[in-house]
Amino acid sequence: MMRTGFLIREINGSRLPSIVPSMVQRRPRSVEAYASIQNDISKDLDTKLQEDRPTKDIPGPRAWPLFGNMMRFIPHIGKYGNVDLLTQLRMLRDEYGDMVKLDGIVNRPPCVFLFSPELCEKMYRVQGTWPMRVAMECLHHYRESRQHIYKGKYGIATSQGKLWHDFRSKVNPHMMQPRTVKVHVTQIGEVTGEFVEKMRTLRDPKTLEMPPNFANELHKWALESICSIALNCRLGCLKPNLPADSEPQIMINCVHDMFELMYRLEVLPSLWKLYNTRNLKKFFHVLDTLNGISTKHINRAKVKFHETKNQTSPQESSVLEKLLSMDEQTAHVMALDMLTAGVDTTGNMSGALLYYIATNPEKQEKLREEAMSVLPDKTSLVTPEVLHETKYAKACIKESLRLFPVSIGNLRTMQSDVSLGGYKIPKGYNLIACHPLISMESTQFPDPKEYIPERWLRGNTDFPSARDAHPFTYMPFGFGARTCIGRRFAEMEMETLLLTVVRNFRIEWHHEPLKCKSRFINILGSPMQYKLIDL
Ligand code: HEM
Repeated sequence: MMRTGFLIREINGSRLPSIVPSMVQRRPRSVEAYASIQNDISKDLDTKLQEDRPTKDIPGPRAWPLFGNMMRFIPHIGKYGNVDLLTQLRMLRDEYGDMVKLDGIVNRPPCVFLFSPELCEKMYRVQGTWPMRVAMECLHHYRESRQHIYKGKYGIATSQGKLWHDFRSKVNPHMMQPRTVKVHVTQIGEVTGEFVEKMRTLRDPKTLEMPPNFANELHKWALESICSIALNCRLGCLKPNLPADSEPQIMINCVHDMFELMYRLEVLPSLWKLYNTRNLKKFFHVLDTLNGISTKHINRAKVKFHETKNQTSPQESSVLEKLLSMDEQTAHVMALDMLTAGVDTTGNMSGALLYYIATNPEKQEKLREEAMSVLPDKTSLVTPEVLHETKYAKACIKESLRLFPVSIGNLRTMQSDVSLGGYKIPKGYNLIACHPLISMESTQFPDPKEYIPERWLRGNTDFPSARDAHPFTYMPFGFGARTCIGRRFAEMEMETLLLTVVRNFRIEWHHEPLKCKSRFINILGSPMQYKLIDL
């Protein structure tokens, strides 16, 4: 049982579910292991399908002839037109219940939103041998039309089936194992030390507040960090007064634009599959620019690798170097993906994390006590040994990702007809496990709006424990074989930043509560003007 608990935590950062099906109570170490578990699971589903009701019976807004459900989402006209994605989901759940079907949106396959942890758990059980997530078709379209870059290897974010499996199997050992992350801690400690020095200088001398565009500085830190992990090179993002037309700033802008355009192409109704729309053209331009700059740095790193091949120990190599020894094209595409996926995610989530620390002074003091115990001086660097000790910091990150998650849900595309919630869900349907909403249910997390890191601590008796929530409630990095591959790097970066900041400053917030802008991913919707008081 202990070992199984470890398995589930390993995959999700969650705890062992007592109701986890017996098939899942094995310890899958590889993509293949997940595949065999999924095979077992699907066998007993076939019999159920015959008894299930058709999808037309699933509650949800009924599609009108001709217009489908499009009108309901058009701004100023439709009921859901003027609210953000998260609010749309809340409205659908309140109106229709735990399982809501939405079809009749041009360009999108029908989808079913799941608002209970039990249904989410079932979704992961029927996700198939190699889970499919068809959620970024415009990005895949771009990749297929840029054969000179991708050469038939499109990366794990948008590939499906065997292509995804072959790629993921190669990169998993170099990105998911704790020991591969450990070797990058000192590097990130250094980048973060520099960033915190920079934070000191960015303050308004009178108010001691950060400038309104501080979120951009967080993105620079995130890009600098992921680049040092991926390529073992520094981009210079932290230099003072980085010009607006500098390469790092252009990369950051391109990543923002990419997510914004994916929102317009994938989430809002769009005709890009029918013709080359203005947004699709912009999208291609943005990605060409981003890939152009990234490729330049990747190629430089490759040259360095070939020149110094035998001088770096395999443990100390960058992710690119480790993958280059195996397969050059996989290495190139994974590096491109890291420089894209590791900026807005970690940057925005770190901004929210510092906000929760700033607005919860008691928790901050507790965290500082922990930081002081492992970092004797303000300039002490975070090391793997430090991160071994810092349980409260980890709890702070978990709680922050509960309140401010990166995505509105985890999507799985069904690869065969499946039985779920008493309905027969046909092949090709998208199911979306809406964990962010479920994580805000008081039945799962009492006082759900409160920032209570103690929920995540073992042995805590003073606060409601996360152990009492259903284990499929909270999945900020997804679940199973298709879980976030950058998770360990992201957590390590965020923890390093958190500890270094509270070791140096008392951090305060004197503004309106933080707003969340729910687009393709959730992003910070307020100027991040923390007040930083030197300790
Ligand atoms: C706080 C930061 C981050 C959060 C909360 C986050 C969250 C997620 C989530 C929810 C998924 C979908 C998982 C699923 O469908 O089960 C995902 C996938 C992915 N993430 Fe992250 N992510 C973060 C940072 C990163 C970073 C730093 C990288 C790059 C190193 C990265 C690369 C990816 C990739 C490539 C996938 C697709 C994996 C696949 O389909 O096999 N992420 N992430």
